[in-house]
Amino acid sequence: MTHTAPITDEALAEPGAGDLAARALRITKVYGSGDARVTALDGVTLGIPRGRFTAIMGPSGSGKSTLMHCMAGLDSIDSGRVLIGDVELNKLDDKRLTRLRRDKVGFIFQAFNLVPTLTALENITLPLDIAGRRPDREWLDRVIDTVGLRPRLGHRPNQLSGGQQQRVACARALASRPEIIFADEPTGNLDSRSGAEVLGFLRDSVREMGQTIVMVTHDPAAAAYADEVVFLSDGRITDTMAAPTAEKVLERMKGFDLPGAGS
Ligand SMILES: Nc1ncnc2c1ncn2[C@@H]1O[C@H](COP(=O)(O)OP(=O)(O)OP(=O)(O)O)[C@@H](O)[C@H]1O
Repeated sequence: MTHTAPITDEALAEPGAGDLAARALRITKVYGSGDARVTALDGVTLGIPRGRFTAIMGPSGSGKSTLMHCMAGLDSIDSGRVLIGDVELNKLDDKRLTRLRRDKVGFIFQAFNLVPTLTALENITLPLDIAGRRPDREWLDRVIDTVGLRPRLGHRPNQLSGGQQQRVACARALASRPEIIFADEPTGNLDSRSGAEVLGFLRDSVREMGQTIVMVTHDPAAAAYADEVVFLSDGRITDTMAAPTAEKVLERMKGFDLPGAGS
């Protein structure tokens, strides 16, 4: 069975439930206790199809970042199961989890998180260097050309524009050919032109390189770059949309809090 759209039903629990890069099965996540108790995720079931660009949208506080962090193994869950490929994260000890994140998962955050003393190229290859892996030169060349960074490889982050820095962060995430890339508001710190460049590049890496990307965003225009959008509200998935446009996403968001409010 092959899925090209996010699946949100119980069929996900079945072994071989489609070609999924990651899945969450009835996951819950609670923060705090007593009066401060917040159910950030309330039984979320979601499968991320391989080779697709999936956006996660919802109002501020709906659980988008928590879902992404839990699916990426950056945060623990209180119940349910999370799998990257066929590997169940709950069953891994810290060392194995760290290795899995390093080898199979790429991250792009709103803050670019580049090392200021390293050049663009050194930043791109840093995770591979740390892992003691040799970069695949051909792949690396392709990534560098796709993000258009070749003339800037010797520059340090403070010599690059915000958009260029985020393209370095995208190239860094892609360099190891991870099974899945999680991007949390990747264009949140960029002007609309640089944001469009980065989103176009992320989309190209899915279409042309077969990368799998999950992106959290507030922005309907950003979500329109994705193949599918998953809508979250109060820690639950409320809807999905294929072939999104900014207008359709905005229409669906009406009735939620204002997108962008609170962060
Ligand atoms: N470390 C934490 N401690 C306590 N509560 C938290 C923590 N992290 C998140 N929460 C709460 O969990 C809920 C979901 O937060 P989350 O950051 O996942 O939402 P979000 O949809 O990503 O929001 P935003 O769009 O504003 O970034 C919110 O009510 C938030 O206040």
